Amino acid sequence: MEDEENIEGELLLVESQLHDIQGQIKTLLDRQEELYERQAQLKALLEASKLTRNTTINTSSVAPEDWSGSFPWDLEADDTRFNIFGISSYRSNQREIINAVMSGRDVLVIMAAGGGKSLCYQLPAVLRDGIALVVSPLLSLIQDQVMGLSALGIPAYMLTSTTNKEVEKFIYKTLDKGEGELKILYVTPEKISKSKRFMSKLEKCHHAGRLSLIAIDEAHCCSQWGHDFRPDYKNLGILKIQFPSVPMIALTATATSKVQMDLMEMLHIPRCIKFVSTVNRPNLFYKVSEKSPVGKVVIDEITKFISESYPNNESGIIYCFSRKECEQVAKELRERGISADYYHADMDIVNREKIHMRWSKGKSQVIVGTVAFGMGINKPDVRFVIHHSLSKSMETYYQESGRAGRDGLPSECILYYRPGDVPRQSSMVFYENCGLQNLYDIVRYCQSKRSCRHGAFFRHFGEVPQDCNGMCDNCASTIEQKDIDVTWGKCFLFHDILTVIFSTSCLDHTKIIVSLLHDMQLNDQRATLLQLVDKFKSKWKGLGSFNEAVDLRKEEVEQLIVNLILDNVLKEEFQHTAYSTNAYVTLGALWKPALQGNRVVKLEIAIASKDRDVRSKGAKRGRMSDLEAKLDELRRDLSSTGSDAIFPHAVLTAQQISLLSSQKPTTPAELEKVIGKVKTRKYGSKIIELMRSHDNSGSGRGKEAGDEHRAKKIKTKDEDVVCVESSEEE
Ligand SMILES: Nc1ncnc2c1ncn2[C@@H]1O[C@H](COP(=O)(O)OP(=O)(O)OP(=O)(O)O)[C@@H](O)[C@H]1O
Repeated sequence: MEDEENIEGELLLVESQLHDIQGQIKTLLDRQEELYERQAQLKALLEASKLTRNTTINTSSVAPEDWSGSFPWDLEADDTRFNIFGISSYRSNQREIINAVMSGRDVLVIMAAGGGKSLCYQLPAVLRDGIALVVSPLLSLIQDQVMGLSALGIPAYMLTSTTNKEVEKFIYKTLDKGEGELKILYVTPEKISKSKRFMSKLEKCHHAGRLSLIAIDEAHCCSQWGHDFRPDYKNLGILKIQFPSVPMIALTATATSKVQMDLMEMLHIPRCIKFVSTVNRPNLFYKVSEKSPVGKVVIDEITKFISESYPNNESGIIYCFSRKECEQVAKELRERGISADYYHADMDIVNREKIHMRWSKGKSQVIVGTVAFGMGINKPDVRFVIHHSLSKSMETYYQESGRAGRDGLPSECILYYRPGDVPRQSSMVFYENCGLQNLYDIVRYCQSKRSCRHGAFFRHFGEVPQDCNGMCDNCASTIEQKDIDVTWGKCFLFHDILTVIFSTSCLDHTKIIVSLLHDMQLNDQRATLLQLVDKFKSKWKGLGSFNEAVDLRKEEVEQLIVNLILDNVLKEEFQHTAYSTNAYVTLGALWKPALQGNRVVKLEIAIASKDRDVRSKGAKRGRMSDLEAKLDELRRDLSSTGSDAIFPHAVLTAQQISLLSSQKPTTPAELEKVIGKVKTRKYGSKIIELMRSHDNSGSGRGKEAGDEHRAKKIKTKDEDVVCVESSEEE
């Protein structure tokens, strides 16, 4: 009996040890798999690096980094830029990037939205022998690019799920045998990772020395630290491994240094030349508007803004949080006389395309969209981007707002913010990688009533801040702001003019909020942001004897609670239900010091919100001059049929309109000098006819109202206004 017990005891021990060992084996096998994967990656990386080093690069005539020097292709490049792309001069970094690509180097380009990234790979694609492969994430983006290039007479095609059989056959034959005329081929990343047929044809094309370059557009999608990670982008590293001698150019508008490192590793371009342009968009006026909790009030304000500031149907975008909200906002704007359409992912592709086209051609003024109205919106003359709700990160906001003013003319970006919108977003993003951290960054941006908005972008993207010259509400605002130290109950006026210290008997708001939550937690209760505000207000009221001056409005209490979340005094917690995810506010890591009064929590409050109705005067001056408006009308006329109707901006670019209106050519020779070869004689004579009639009308050579916007900086009586010439960045 005793023996049996001993045996059973030992058996248990052995079984438990076996169980342990199995666990260890599993851990070791997992680790082994990880190491194998890493080993393969490192080998590929090493090989790619060696091959890149051995590639014959003809840079002997210049120092390796002197990409602005002279190169054998200079003349041809200038001719192509001017006569094919209709671009009179390069913008910052474009020439250098083109030279690096033409020299056969791998290149990473970080350039602000609208900075002119496309030219950096399209021009070398035209100049180099063979076919350039462009990987781009979105069908709509690809369609726009292909149509734009075709309108310029460049043989560009796309190979996607929408490509018809005949075109597909043509493309495959051209890749295979080099027979057809094809310079730029656009594909989605799925084509690379999923189509063996395509990859084998590409292989053949490369083998025959006909693959001229590889461009990866929106390259931030490679990195899971970026704001738009696409799993299929992860597989693009294969391109450098299979075609190591073909120059690769990766382009994006936004990439923090972490994202840059990540995507260089993923694409296997460790020795690439990096061109990082400033994120600065000096022509954009940034503003955060206090958002009323009453939906109709917000719509009234937006309607007033659009109809007063942009009465001539100037284009704009309004971003909303949800599909339902999009439809509602568009409907209410239409009821108030604004021509607005909605756009979201729930609509079928044909409908979406129709709406996009209507707006692109200026037939509707506003698109009310969700994030689905995203990459690939390259209308240059968007004059305003309004965020009806908070974005989910600084990167997303920078990208979305950056769709304004891509033509370089003054434009406005307004974000309607109320702290009550934070839980709506946080309950959506909390499960994403760094989702909450990213959201809290944009919330900090919104809560600030003092810091320069442009400065926030500079800091976020690791750039040294520059003065925004009054191009944001906080820098343009001249109002005084009071500072309430809600921990200590002090109040003083900003700008060091006057400091008022309130009665120290005044209880501090932070302590009340923290102790309320502490009590609730002890009783196993929870509160949402709005419930906590109500509890605070009733507690405050119950205490009775407070100084009126530090009594906070409901919105200010919300703002304070959000500040406490940002400061880790409180935190958000999430709970899933069958239908939604609820966000609750609970005690954060630093609640104790806050309760003991050892943490100063500041709240920024504007004295009078109506005084904060600062506007960008630059944006108003950015409207078109008389002549520009006529040329724009002509653009619409010229592009009213055929393929030009689909891509009207290729017919007469904003840049060309700007050049025409400043240089006013009146003969065919003058015209060609200013904007290069025009598409057909019919186009040329129409433009000349218009220029002559404008000239004769007397308004031609004189000073136009719109000439004002060409002044780089105009000092007015009350404020500095920066007005950017459309060719400013050239
Ligand atoms: N050197 C230049 N001079 C004048 N206009 C230019 C120049 N380069 C590009 N553009 C114009 O600027 C506009 C924006 O260019 P592009 O579409 O390449 O921007 P992008 O950097 O790709 O922006 P996004 O990141 O928003 O897609 C286009 O209308 C383009 O024709």
